[in-house]
Amino acid sequence: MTNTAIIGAGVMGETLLSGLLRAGADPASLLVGEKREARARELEEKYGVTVVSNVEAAKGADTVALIVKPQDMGAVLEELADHLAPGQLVVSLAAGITTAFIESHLADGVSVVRVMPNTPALVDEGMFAISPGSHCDQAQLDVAEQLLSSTGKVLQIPEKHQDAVTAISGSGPAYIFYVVESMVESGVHLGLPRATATELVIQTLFGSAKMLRETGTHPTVLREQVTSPAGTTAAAIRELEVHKVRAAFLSAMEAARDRSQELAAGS
Ligand SMILES: NC(=O)C1=CN([C@@H]2O[C@H](COP(=O)(O)OP(=O)(O)OC[C@H]3O[C@@H](n4cnc5c(N)ncnc54)[C@H](OP(=O)(O)O)[C@@H]3O)[C@@H](O)[C@H]2O)C=CC1
Ligand SMILES: O=C(O)[C@@H]1CCC=N1
Repeated sequence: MTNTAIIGAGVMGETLLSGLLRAGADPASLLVGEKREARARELEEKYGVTVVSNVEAAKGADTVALIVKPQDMGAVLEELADHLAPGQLVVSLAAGITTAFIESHLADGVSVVRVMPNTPALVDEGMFAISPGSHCDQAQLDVAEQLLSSTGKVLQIPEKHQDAVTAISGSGPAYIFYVVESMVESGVHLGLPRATATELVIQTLFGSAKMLRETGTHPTVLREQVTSPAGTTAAAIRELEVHKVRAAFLSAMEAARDRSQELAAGS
C-alpha cells in the first residue's frame, strides 16, 4: 500500500482528499497535515483519515502533496526539508511555484512534480496539467498521473506553460460561474423566476459542454448554428462585441497569467 500525505487541507486539499477516497483509497493510507485543531477533528470525522503534523504526515509517505497557498510554500518547505528523502515524490498543486523553487529547498534527488488542478475534480471532472521537475523520471510522473486521474483528465505539459494553464483551466471554473451568475441575473431581470432562470442556464451550459466534447465541432461553427439570420442570437452577440467581451476575456487571462508569475516571484 502506498501512502499519500496531504499538506494543506483547504478547498483544493479537501478536493483531492475526497477524490482519492471516492476512487477507493484506504483512509489509513492518507495522512493529512493540519495544525488547526478544529479543522483536524472535522477532517478526521468526515473522512476517517489521520490528521497529524506536517512532518509526521510527510516523513514516511511515498507521495507528498503540497496544497498550501503559494505565499506559505517557502515556510512549509523549510519545515519539511530535513524529513524528505530521495525516493519520495513531492507533488505541488500551488499556483506559480516552480519545481526549481521547490527543489532548491529539498535534498538533492527528491523528485518534484508541478500540477495545476481545478475544482471540478470534486465531481470527478477535474483538469490537471502536470510537469516534471529536474529529478523526476517518467515512472514518477506516471505515479502522479495515476493519483490525479481518478478525479479528472491529466495532461502532461512543459513547465513553461504552467502560468498560462493556471489562467485558463486553474482559474477557469470561476469565469464560467461568473458567466452563469450573469445569465441567471439577466433572466431574473427579464422576468423569469430565479429557479427557472437557474435551471435554464445550468442545462444550457451542460448541453453546450457536451456538444463541444461529443461532436468535436469547432465552437465558432456551433455558435453560427445558433445564430439565425437577423435573429435573436445575432442581436445578443452584437451587444457582446460592442462591449468588447472577447477583448475583456483576453485581458482577464493575461492578468491571471501575470499574477501566477508574480506569485512565483514571492509577492
Ligand atoms: N482553489 C482552487 O480552485 C485552486 C487552488 N490551487 C492552489 O491550491 C493551493 C491552495 O489553495 P486553496 O485550497 O484555494 O486555499 P485554502 O486557503 O482554501 O487552503 C490552504 C490551506 O493550507 C493550510 N495551511 C496554511 N499554512 C499551512 C501550513 N504551514 N501547514 C499546513 N497547512 C497549512 C490552510 O490552513 P488554515 O486555514 O488553518 O490556515 C488551508 O487549509 C494554492 O497554492 C492554490 O494556488 C490551484 C488550482 C485551483
Ligand atoms: O486563484 C488562485 O490563485 C488559485 C489558482 C488557480 C485557481 N485558484
